Amino acid sequence: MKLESPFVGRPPRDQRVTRQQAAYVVPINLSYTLLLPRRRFGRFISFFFPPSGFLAQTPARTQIFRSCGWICGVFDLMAMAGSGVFSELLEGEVFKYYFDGEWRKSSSGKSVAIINPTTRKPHYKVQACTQEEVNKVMETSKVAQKSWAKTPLWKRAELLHRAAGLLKEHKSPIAECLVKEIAKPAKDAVTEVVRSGDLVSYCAEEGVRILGEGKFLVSDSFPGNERNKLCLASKVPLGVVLAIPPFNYPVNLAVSKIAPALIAGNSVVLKPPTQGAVAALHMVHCFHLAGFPKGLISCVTGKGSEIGDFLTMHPGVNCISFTGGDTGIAISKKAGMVPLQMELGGKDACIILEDADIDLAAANVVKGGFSYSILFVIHSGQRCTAVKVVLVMESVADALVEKVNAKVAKMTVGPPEENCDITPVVTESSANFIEGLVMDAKQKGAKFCQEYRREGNLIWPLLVDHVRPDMRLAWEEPFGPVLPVIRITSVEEGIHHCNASNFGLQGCIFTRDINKAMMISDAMETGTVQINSAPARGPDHFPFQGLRDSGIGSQGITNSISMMTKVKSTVINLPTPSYTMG
Ligand SMILES: NC(=O)C1=CN([C@@H]2O[C@H](COP(=O)(O)OP(=O)(O)OC[C@H]3O[C@@H](n4cnc5c(N)ncnc54)[C@H](OP(=O)(O)O)[C@@H]3O)[C@@H](O)[C@H]2O)C=CC1
Ligand SMILES: O=C(O)[C@H](O)COP(=O)(O)O
Repeated sequence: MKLESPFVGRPPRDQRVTRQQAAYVVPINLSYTLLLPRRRFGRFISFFFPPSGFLAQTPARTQIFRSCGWICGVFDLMAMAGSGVFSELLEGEVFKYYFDGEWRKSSSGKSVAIINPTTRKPHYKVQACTQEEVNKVMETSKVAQKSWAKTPLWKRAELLHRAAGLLKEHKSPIAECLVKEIAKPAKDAVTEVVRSGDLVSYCAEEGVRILGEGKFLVSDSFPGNERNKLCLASKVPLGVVLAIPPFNYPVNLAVSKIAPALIAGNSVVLKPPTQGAVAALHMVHCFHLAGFPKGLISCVTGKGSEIGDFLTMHPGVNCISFTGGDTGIAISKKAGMVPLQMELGGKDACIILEDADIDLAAANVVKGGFSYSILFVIHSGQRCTAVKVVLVMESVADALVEKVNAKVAKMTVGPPEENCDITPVVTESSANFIEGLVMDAKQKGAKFCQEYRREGNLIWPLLVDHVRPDMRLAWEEPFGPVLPVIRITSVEEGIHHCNASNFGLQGCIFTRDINKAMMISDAMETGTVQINSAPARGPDHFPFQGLRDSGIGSQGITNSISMMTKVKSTVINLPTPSYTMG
């Protein structure tokens, strides 16, 4: 099967630039190229013009996208990563960390390199913060939180709305970081930032609504009591929230913790993932520009393996909101007596019944497994909610596999700057891990629907059919563009496989029978079940949670706000019972 790669050969005829299109596209690109001195704007140019610069080899839609990005980018020129409004983040080659309302250099004198997954070369550097710096951050956060808790709710919301606006205004430089740090396709990187702005705004509105209400209880509803006790229950902040997001959504999964924490009156210490740290620092700067009080938000950088334990076990922390892999399980064993919100890995099963709409199922298997869709962020299967195992009834398995293969054949594979469907996975060790799963399946006799192909961190999409439970791929999450298919002979077999997994994040069912779907959904032990669609966290206000090794607690805007508060009761004791209208 021929896979379409922008690295080699010409694109298929229908994707080449026609003379007519070129008449518009080429002059637009050229005119902007000539207008701007290439040395000064080199970094900007490289965002829209990736390494190869192969105009004639690029699909027409990509060239048009580039030209649009190019035109928009011209108006956003002063704000590329580490420049314009973001220039104070950078000193020399190293991005600073954020503490007490200022951008600072670490006294360690050390930095951590961020490797571009596409080039596999260092692209950015961030400070390696010290334990003393973490101690100072915690002290300052505690003080800042006290006065923030006394700030009216509407004012907290106003600042969050301002930060949301700034995030959207500066989406290009933040997206640029995502492209370079985690190889997120350029347009999906922009989507992540815009989605994050929307999340922050929604959170401000939801917070005003749900935190503006409490409960009023009377004592005579409980046996043996008269109505002489009136209870006022309200939600109060927890204190300092430690937020640790993963690499795959360094901005969105950071704000999904920061915004609920802030609206609820908490302060925040953010420890961004190393791959994605620079995008997160830029996002934090938008909160800085919005005018949040000094010390309320801090961002400490460094390797999780070096400062992670010190942060999570710090006595100054009152709540930990973590998203990531098994690290979360280790954290939950070490953390003190503080509320934990843990969103961990998934092995989301997709159960396809005989009566399913096979076209719909195939489209969702591709969209869910490889995240190939205009509605979903495309990220080479690097989503906790990706479809990670297909459990299809034997009688429809051939038809499904054929349709999925036809769609896989049309996927583009290459650099994120080109908006390819499949881009490099985040690190070489991730690629090696994925390869290990693939080789194990091969040795044990699984059928590869495509040839296994890898160049550096770039792995071509691979559907692995006839996977059996003795293969690692049946149980482990590749977090990459490799999707196993297990053929089942009964629905019970599918449910059993799903429930036997260590993970219990999401799952999905394809059937035309809603009654059957409901029964299967009830039987599946996962945090969410999607009926006739691939798993997804969004929309961001939906509850999102995992069972077993997939997590503790529930996310989603409303649940996160509640989780980052504690109920406080004030009881008014009357000398004699008093009954309303009595
Ligand atoms: N359920 C969900 O919502 C989601 C789950 N995931 C899961 O996350 C995994 C991939 O993300 P990935 O970023 O690699 O996950 P990791 O668990 O490796 O890292 C997550 C975060 O934890 C930090 N960290 C590492 N070690 C420690 C430590 N000892 N103490 C505290 N923090 C630490 C990392 O920092 P550093 O980068 O510096 O190491 C990073 O910020 C997959 O398993 C995926 O399923 C991903 C997204 C969403
Ligand atoms: O990190 C992840 O994988 C997300 O939490 C899933 O988000 P999505 O379903 O919106 O991509």
